[in-house]
Amino acid sequence: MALFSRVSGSVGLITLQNPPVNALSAAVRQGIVDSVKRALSDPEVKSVVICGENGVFCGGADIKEFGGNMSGPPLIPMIHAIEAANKPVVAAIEGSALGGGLELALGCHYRIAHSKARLGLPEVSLGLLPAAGGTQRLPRLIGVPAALDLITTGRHITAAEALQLGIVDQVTKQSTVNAAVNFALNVAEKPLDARRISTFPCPHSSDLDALFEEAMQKVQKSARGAIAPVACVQAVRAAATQPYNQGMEREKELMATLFTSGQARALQYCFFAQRAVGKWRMPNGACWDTSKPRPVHKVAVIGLGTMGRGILVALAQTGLSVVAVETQEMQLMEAKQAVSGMLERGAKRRGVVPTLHNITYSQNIKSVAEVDLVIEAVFEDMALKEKVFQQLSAVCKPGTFLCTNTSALDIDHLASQTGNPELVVGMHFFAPAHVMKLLEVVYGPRSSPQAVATAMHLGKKMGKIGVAVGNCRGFVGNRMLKPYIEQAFFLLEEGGTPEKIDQALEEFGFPMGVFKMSDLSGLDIGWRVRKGDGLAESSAASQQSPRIRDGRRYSPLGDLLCEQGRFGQKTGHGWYQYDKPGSQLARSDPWLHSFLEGYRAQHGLVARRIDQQEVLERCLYVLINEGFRILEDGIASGPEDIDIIYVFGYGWPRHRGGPMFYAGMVGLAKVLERLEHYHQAHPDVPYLQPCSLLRRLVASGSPPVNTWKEVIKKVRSQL
Ligand SMILES: CCCCCCC[C@H](O)CC(=O)SCCNC(=O)CCNC(=O)[C@H](O)C(C)(C)COP(=O)([O-])OP(=O)([O-])OC[C@H]1O[C@@H](n2cnc3c(N)ncnc32)[C@H](O)[C@@H]1OP(=O)([O-])[O-]
Ligand SMILES: NC(=O)c1ccc[n+]([C@@H]2O[C@H](COP(=O)([O-])OP(=O)(O)OC[C@H]3O[C@@H](n4cnc5c(N)ncnc54)[C@H](O)[C@@H]3O)[C@@H](O)[C@H]2O)c1
Repeated sequence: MALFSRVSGSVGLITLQNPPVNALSAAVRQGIVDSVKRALSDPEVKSVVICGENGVFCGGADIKEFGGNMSGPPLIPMIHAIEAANKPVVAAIEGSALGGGLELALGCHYRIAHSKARLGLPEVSLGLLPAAGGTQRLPRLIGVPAALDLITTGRHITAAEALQLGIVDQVTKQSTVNAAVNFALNVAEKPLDARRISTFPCPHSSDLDALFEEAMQKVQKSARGAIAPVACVQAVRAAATQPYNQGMEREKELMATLFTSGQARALQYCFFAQRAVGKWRMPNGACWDTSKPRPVHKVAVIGLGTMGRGILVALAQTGLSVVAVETQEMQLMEAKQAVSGMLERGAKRRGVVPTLHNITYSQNIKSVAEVDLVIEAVFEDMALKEKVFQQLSAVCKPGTFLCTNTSALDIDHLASQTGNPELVVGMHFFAPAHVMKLLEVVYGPRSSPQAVATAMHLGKKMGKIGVAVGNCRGFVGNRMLKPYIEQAFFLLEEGGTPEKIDQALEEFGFPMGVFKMSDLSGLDIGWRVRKGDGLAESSAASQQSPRIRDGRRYSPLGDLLCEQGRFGQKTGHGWYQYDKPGSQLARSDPWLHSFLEGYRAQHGLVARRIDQQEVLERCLYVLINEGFRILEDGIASGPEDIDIIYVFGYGWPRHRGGPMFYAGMVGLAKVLERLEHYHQAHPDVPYLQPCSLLRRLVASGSPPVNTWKEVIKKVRSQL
């Protein structure tokens, strides 16, 4: 709702009330319509201020209403009535003015913002466009290039940037409502004709075609198949080339297409899923709102390789005091230099002072004695990690949380090396750790809820999206990746090429296909794991057929490349060739193609044509199938956890909502049918065998993804 009151004698104050972000629900819109009417008809009221309760102006349209019946007064006429008012209306912006919230403010005649406020039109990240006049008013106010930037990226800007762009008229560090009321008193009698943004001509340069051509190319390149950014450009083009009313028609038309699209559903699902994962729950019932984190002031990072350095940077940037331990002198020197460089560049970008003084470097593990939490990031070697955990348990003060960044190893086994297994959890960051948003917080059977809460809280402080998951080989993300990569290898054996398989996955929306990704992370990593598992023995040494391990189909292709010293980008050759070691531009490699031909001939395999659909179905459905197994095993508590892990850690296109959401969009029955089909064709690939949870969900009518948690709970209890 919205509350009307009269303040300072002649100012009508309209306060939006819909906690926590004053979203424009039907009740709020009705409240605004009624309050505006009242203010305009009250002769005592000379000017109006619109503000939001609890220090937040407005978070935009109520996204929860999008899926259902949208009753109540529509936004566009409501904002139009405010702009057309014959009394000045001032928006008092505190907290956030986002989406419809900023569009409401753009309908006002003046905007005053608090210095800490954030403004933006983030609709594009929900698969929409600013459809309450935002695409038509913003370019008229700040020009086409700046409006295109804000509308197509959806980025939030500070009050200072909004002032510089001309979106707000004044920024205050004091009470925004007081400042707006004083402002409203001063402008009460001023003419309003020059304040109605919809009447402004749209300022633009002469070469509009070139400008929009460039903008379109830019969004198409970065959008990877997302339709909303393209529609945003089209809507702004209408603002620049057509009168306001026609532009509004175009905005409406484009919004109608987006509003009911699968992409908008997927992106809005991601919005809520991102918030849902913060409300974690362990199988024993412990959860986010009953488990309080312990304060962490001082942290240690052990091992300053690729991951340790990124984690160190992310920790130092939060202002925490960090002890960094590395045994190799050379590595320590290099790490110091690299970390200082990263912190300096980061600080320059953000216009702040680098936090170099927060870090103490050491070669001695005893220097971590006083820290509250340790993050271990030494080599992925269980024997080494065991030793490190034993040392940590001996040197750290009582109660220190011991966390490991292992990609796949058993958290419970590491916990058993310490005197207090309840203090041990996984904090699995993704490379580069100071950039990637995802953090898997892995609890073992003995991890305490407080350890989970503390790791989740620290992750949040570091700007990460933490997802709490159970302990199993590879946890959630890497466990699902294994069958995905395995299918890609099988497809190569059957006639595919790295180029064709990657192309199919990139057209689906991944930033890079499976082979480019493997070249980037290093083929030797998987090789080392397969060797550790006794899989990657050279065929001569093996007693088994080179393409079978333990009765299951196995592809030694990755091992054979590694035996040739082809580790990917770092060696200049992998599934592709690169100009030199470390180069990033992947080029097709004739050697690889003749190697594949030779391999197929050696094993009596006849290459066949594999189409894009088969690549997608086999690679993605097998990954999804493993996701269902993870749900069945209780390793992830719901599909949202898996989807957020894939969107923020593995480049799954957000406009497809994550693998589990995508399965729902495709139709669970279809996923099941295709898995059955491929499993029949490849009975020696157990990953293709549909898991029982998927079968049960199909049998129970393929319920929508947001109801799976309940269904899974029942199914799990029956399994
Ligand atoms: C054809 C039809 C025409 C329609 C016209 C459309 C016009 C318009 O252009 C469309 C829009 O405005 S689209 C909208 C454009 N606006 C946006 O995209 C802004 C989206 N919101 C945000 O970016 C952030 O929430 C803020 C930065 C506002 C606050 O961040 P923070 O302080 O970290 O808080 P937090 O943890 O993030 O959220 C707290 C709680 O509020 C909830 N909730 C939040 N916004 C909501 C909303 N709009 N709605 C509902 N709920 C919303 C959130 O789920 C959470 O709920 P929980 O049950 O407690 O978990
Ligand atoms: N690289 C990735 O993409 C990635 C992603 C997520 C998780 N991980 C995991 O993170 C961990 C580290 O991986 P990385 O890629 O950073 O390895 P890395 O080889 O780059 O670095 C490991 C560092 O640990 C140091 N070290 C070894 N023993 C030590 C000890 N006893 N005390 C202090 N330092 C010691 C080494 O000298 C080296 O500098 C592994 O468990 C790995 O599985 C890696």
